[in-house]
Amino acid sequence: MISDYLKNSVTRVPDYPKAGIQFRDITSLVADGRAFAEAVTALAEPYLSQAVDKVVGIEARGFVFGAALARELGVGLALARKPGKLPRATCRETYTLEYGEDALHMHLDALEPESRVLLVDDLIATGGTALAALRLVRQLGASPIGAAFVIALPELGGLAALQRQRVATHHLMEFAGE
Ligand SMILES: O=P(O)(O)OC[C@H]1O[C@H](OP(=O)(O)OP(=O)(O)O)[C@H](O)[C@@H]1O
Ligand SMILES: Nc1ncnc2[nH]cnc12
Repeated sequence: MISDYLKNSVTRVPDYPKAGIQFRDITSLVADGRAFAEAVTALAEPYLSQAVDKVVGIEARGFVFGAALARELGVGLALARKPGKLPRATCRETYTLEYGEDALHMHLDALEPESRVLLVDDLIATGGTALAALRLVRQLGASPIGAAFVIALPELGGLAALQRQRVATHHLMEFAGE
């Protein structure tokens, strides 16, 4: 159970980036040392007793939590990046967002085959991003053992979609569309 302090550290921004979207802004959370520390500790908690070989952080907000979580678990971080950012050969997956379309890439040697991988992002909404990252992990022959998010928007279906893919999920707080 997380504190009200942590939940209240997320800022709601109505109609960003377009009308009708309630944007959940984590910049206020990470700027607050107490809130950030609680979030990273709570994200790591279920994985302290599991074997994890690598954390995969999803650009860009997922890098912030992915890096802290990898450090907390004592493992390395692999980057799932937006197009045009990785300098060597990559695999690629496209996806649809709540407010647009994009693609993710990973270096072909980013993950060891059969390694146990934990996906991390700040937020799951439709799940398009996390599912694309999951497909990348599977393309590279690694085993996704879980997916962790600071925020879930369950009404948008992403958590359920990941669970249908038999990926165990963990999140710290939920928001409805209010
Ligand atoms: O579950 P979904 O509907 O896919 O939405 C969630 C994704 O949307 C946001 O990323 P965004 O693409 O806005 O990029 P950013 O992290 O670079 O700001 C967020 O950080 C997640 O990655
Ligand atoms: N409502 C939302 N707030 C912040 N990031 C998001 N990514 C997708 N939907 C989002």
